[in-house]
Amino acid sequence: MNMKALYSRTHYWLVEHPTISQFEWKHGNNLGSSLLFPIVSAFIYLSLTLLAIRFSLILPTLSAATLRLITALHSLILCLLSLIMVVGCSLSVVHQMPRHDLKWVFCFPANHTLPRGPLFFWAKFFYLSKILEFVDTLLIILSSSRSRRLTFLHVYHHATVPVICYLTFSGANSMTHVGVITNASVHVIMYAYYFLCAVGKRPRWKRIVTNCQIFQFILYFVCAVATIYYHLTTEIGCSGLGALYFNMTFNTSLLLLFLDFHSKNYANNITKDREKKLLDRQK
Ligand SMILES: CC(C)(COP(=O)(O)OP(=O)(O)OC[C@H]1O[C@@H](n2cnc3c(N)ncnc32)[C@H](O)[C@@H]1OP(=O)(O)O)[C@@H](O)C(=O)NCCC(=O)NCCSC(=O)CC(=O)O
Repeated sequence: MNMKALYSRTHYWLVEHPTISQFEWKHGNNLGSSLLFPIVSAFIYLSLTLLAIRFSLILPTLSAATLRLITALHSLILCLLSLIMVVGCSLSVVHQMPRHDLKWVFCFPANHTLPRGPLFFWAKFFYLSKILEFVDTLLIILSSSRSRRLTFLHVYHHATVPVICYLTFSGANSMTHVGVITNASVHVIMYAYYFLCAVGKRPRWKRIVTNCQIFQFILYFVCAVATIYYHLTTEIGCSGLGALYFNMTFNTSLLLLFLDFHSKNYANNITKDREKKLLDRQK
C-alpha cells in the first residue's frame, strides 16, 4: 500500500467514518454525557481505592509473573489507544479547521460551536479512556512497590481527570484538541515506559517522561494565553472560557505536584542509586 492510500484509509477510519464524523455530544444521551457519570466514577474509584488499601489482605493474590503480564498488556493497550487518539484528533483538527482561519486553532467562536464532529468524538474517546486508566491504581495496589507509588499525586490525578474532561469537552472548550493531543502524546511515551518496565526492560529515560509531563502543562498555559487574547480582542469571543480558567487552575495544581515529584526523584543521589540498582538487577 502506498503512502497516499494509507493516508486516505487512515483518514476514513479515524475521521470520515459516520460514527466519528456524525458524532454529537448530546447531554445525557450517550455513555458519559452527563455530569453524574464522572462524579459517580470518581466516587466509586476513590471508595474502591480506599477499600483496597484498607482490606488489601483479602484481595486476590496474583503471582509476580501474572501481575507483570496483566500490567504489560494494560500499558500496551493504553499506549496504542493514546497513539490512535493523537492521530485521530490531529487529523480531525485539520479536517474541521475553517480555511484561512488559523485563529480557530485557539479560539472556537463562542455561541457558534457545538460539541460535535470528529474532534469531539476523539475528545469523548479520550475522556472515556480515563476510566480505563483507573486500572493503573489497582495494579499499583497489587504490586510490591505500592507504598512508594500509591501517592496523592496519582490518586488525585486519576479521580479528577474525568470530571475535568467532562466540564471541558461538553462545553465545546476552545482548547479541547490541545488537551487531547498533548496529553495523549505524553501518554504514548508514558505507557511505553510503563510497558517496558513491566516486561523487565526498565528504560533509562524515566526523567524524560516526567519532563514531557511537565512540558505539557506549560504548553497548555501558553496556548491558553492565546485563547484568552483572542477572547478579549475579537467581537464574538471564544467558546468555553469558564472551563478554560477551571482547567488552568487544575493544571497549576498538577504542575506543582509534578515539580515536587521531579525534585524528589531526580535531584538526589539516593533515587539515582535506586534506579541504577533496579537497572543492574535487570541486566
Ligand atoms: C515516570 C513516571 C511516569 C512514573 O514514575 P513512577 O516513579 O511512579 O514509576 P516507576 O518508575 O516506579 O514505574 C515502574 C513501575 O510501574 C509499573 N507499571 C507498569 N505499567 C503500569 C501501569 N499502567 N500502572 C501502574 N503501574 C504500572 C511497572 O511494572 C513498574 O513496577 P515495579 O517498579 O514494581 O517493577 C512519572 O513521571 C510520573 O508520572 N509520576 C507520577 C506518578 C503517577 O502515578 N503517574 C501517572 C499518572 S499522572 C499522569 O498521567 C499525568 C499526565 O496526564 O501526564
